[in-house]
Amino acid sequence: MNAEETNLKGCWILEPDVFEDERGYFYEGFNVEKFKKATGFDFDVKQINQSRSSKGVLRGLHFQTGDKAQAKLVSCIEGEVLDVAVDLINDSPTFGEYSLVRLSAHNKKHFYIPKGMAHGFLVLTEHAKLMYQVDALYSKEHDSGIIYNDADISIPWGMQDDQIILSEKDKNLPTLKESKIDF
Ligand SMILES: Cc1cn([C@H]2C[C@H](O)[C@@H](COP(=O)(O)OP(=O)(O)O[C@H]3O[C@@H](C)C(=O)[C@@H](O)[C@H]3O)O2)c(=O)[nH]c1=O
Repeated sequence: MNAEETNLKGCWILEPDVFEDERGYFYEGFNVEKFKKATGFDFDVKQINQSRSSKGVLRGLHFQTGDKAQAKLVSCIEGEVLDVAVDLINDSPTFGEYSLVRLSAHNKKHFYIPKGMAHGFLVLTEHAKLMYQVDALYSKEHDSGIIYNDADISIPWGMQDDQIILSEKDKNLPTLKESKIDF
């Protein structure tokens, strides 16, 4: 497995070894020992999520607060997405900065986003299916977020706002300045 820390400390891009033969391919989506060896820390999976979305759908920027904060290991198993992490860790030197990676069923990259960062993605292909593992259970009460186009963060999504499809919840998220984040 190849592992590279991004511009945000604790946020990693992982590339599993892919074994191809005449039947197709095989790879390990997560291996607790290899993950620890590569990153130096544990990831204790508690829940595995899947979502499928159409082109232009943007989900995010989301995080859970307090003792329900989640680290996430994200991969794309159909199509391609632009996946983004935003550093919201209070005393971090990169607070408010983002890390971007294209995840696709083809490149099989995985994006590890630690607790304290927001996560979002934009679907670039007709459809995309995301699978992500998290280390804390879902809690509606702790579900929180910031708006995807916050001018202070300025993520280069590469798609016009009028082509982006958001949930009602995501349309009404606050900016980073407006939000009082409680990790
Ligand atoms: C996230 C989540 C949602 N749900 C339910 C709540 C709701 O009825 C429905 C859809 O929820 P949402 O609109 O919040 O789904 P979505 O916008 O896909 O939310 C996800 O976005 C990405 C970017 C993330 O990083 C995830 O952690 C999660 O926040 O699914 C669960 O039951 N368990 C979960 O873990």
